[in-house]
Amino acid sequence: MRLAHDVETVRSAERALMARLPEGALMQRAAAGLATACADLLGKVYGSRVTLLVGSGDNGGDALYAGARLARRGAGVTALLLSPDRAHAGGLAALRAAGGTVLDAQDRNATERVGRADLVVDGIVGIGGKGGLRPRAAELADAARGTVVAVDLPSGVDADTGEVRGAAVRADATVTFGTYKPGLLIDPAREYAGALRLVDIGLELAPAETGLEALQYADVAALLPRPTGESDKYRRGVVGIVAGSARYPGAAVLAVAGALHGGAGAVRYVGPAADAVLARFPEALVSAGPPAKAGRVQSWVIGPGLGDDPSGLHDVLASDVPVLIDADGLRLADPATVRDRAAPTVLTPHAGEAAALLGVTREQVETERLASVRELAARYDATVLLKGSTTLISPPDETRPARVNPTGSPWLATAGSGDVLSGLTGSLLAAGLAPLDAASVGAHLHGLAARHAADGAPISAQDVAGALRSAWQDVTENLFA
Ligand SMILES: NC(=O)C1=CN([C@@H]2O[C@H](COP(=O)(O)OP(=O)(O)OC[C@H]3O[C@@H](n4cnc5c(N)ncnc54)[C@H](O)[C@@H]3O)[C@@H](O)[C@H]2O)[C@@H](O)CC1
Ligand SMILES: Nc1ncnc2c1ncn2[C@@H]1O[C@H](COP(=O)(O)OP(=O)(O)O)[C@@H](O)[C@H]1O
Ligand SMILES: [K+]
Repeated sequence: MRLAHDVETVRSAERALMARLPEGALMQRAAAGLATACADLLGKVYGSRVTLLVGSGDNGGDALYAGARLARRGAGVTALLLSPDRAHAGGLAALRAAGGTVLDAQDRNATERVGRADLVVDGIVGIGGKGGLRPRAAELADAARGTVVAVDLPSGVDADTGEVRGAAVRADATVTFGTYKPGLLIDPAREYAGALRLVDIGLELAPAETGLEALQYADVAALLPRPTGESDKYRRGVVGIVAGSARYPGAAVLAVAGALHGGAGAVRYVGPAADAVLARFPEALVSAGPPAKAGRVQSWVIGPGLGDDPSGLHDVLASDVPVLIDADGLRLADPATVRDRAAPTVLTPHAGEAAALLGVTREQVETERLASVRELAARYDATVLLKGSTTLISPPDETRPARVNPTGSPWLATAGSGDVLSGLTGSLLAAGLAPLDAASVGAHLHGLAARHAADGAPISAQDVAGALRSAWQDVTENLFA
């Protein structure tokens, strides 16, 4: 599991550790890790040109000490001080002693120093940053032509939420200390961070303090359902799909396609697109409805392509099994009814749907993804999966960490791919995964399947469904690699 912690938690872990270590030891660990990462990015340190953008806090101190290490290995290092009076004194002395140059960021040669650098180190602000870059910092950051490496996080982004309210540094890589910060994993900030490298500085963080987590291959592999000798199709779980309409029969086909690859033993389809479903998937069990008469299932998926027909919703929400609500179902479901359910509910909106449910604009949801998914989970007392460039999943209990899925691909932005995800996730629910696990494993496999299918070229939602098997194999094989 990749874990991220918010600023307050990082600060208190740092305080505890600093109390046990000699003064400055922590910053030296950070600077050593940063210098190594810079050297890797440069390839050859000797003779390279490095420019440091240095703010008023310890983030600038990290950059200065790392710069001193690079200068000792033969790099030509220039520090540009954005607040010359407040720059880290020890770091400045170290850089000067190593032969580095120090300039005021207002110096007329400053922009040119940035433009000519092979490597630009962003030490403007770290976890102490508030709001976007000030104009001079933005100007200098914009002048970079070489590789940009951010110290701890790209300056200008919000460490806890991933929000980007003003100008921010666009890094090729971010070297972060002690733990990931949520903002490094959540869009829009994630896009600014580039490749991530974590430097261990010895911080001790209890699992209960985690703010955000991302499943890795091994976590997904451990959660995937596996049939045993005792299994039969019913014990493996049956997923019921209520989807499609005369107008949108394809959504039913795609949701069933996802469900058939999610580990349940059987897929029941209820709705008006039975012919289309059977033509494509003879293995589906179809019935004309209503859901209450369709036979026993271990989970329901309702919503893809449903149109305005709310008739199946009552039966499904009244059931005592987990229910996943997607697409049109989200509009039709009454929040109080969802909240009152005894069995779990999972909602899977994209940003537009989430905005409609919250009564805000789509832009607001996209800017404040974490707050939006948390708010929906609280309002519906449900697990909520917010789709998009980084998919976020919040459990109903806000004291438990949210999850973020790192596997997605922009090729997934194609009509119908969400229907595949809802079927897949419903199938994982039927197979017995807890709602948070089903949603995050579903998003993980779905994103991976898109990558397998796309391989650099456009894909359709059917291609995503078709690649779910190879994504599943990939996850389980890598476990033993
Ligand atoms: N505390 C520790 O033990 C360690 C901290 N480390 C580094 O220290 C950083 C945190 O240092 P600080 O707490 O000094 O905070 P920062 O270096 O993040 O910056 C705080 C300073 O920046 C100013 N500031 C805030 N927003 C700004 C903006 N938008 N534009 C310009 N200036 C702005 C503030 O007035 C304050 O003076 C971490 O991100 C990490 O890089 C590392 O050295 C590891 C150890
Ligand atoms: N830019 C992107 N990067 C990665 N994944 C994306 C991006 N845009 C959309 N997706 C994913 O594509 C899927 C689209 O689902 P959805 O919006 O419900 O489409 P539809 O309703 O057509 O099925 C979701 O899984 C979402 O997370
Ligand atoms: K920074």
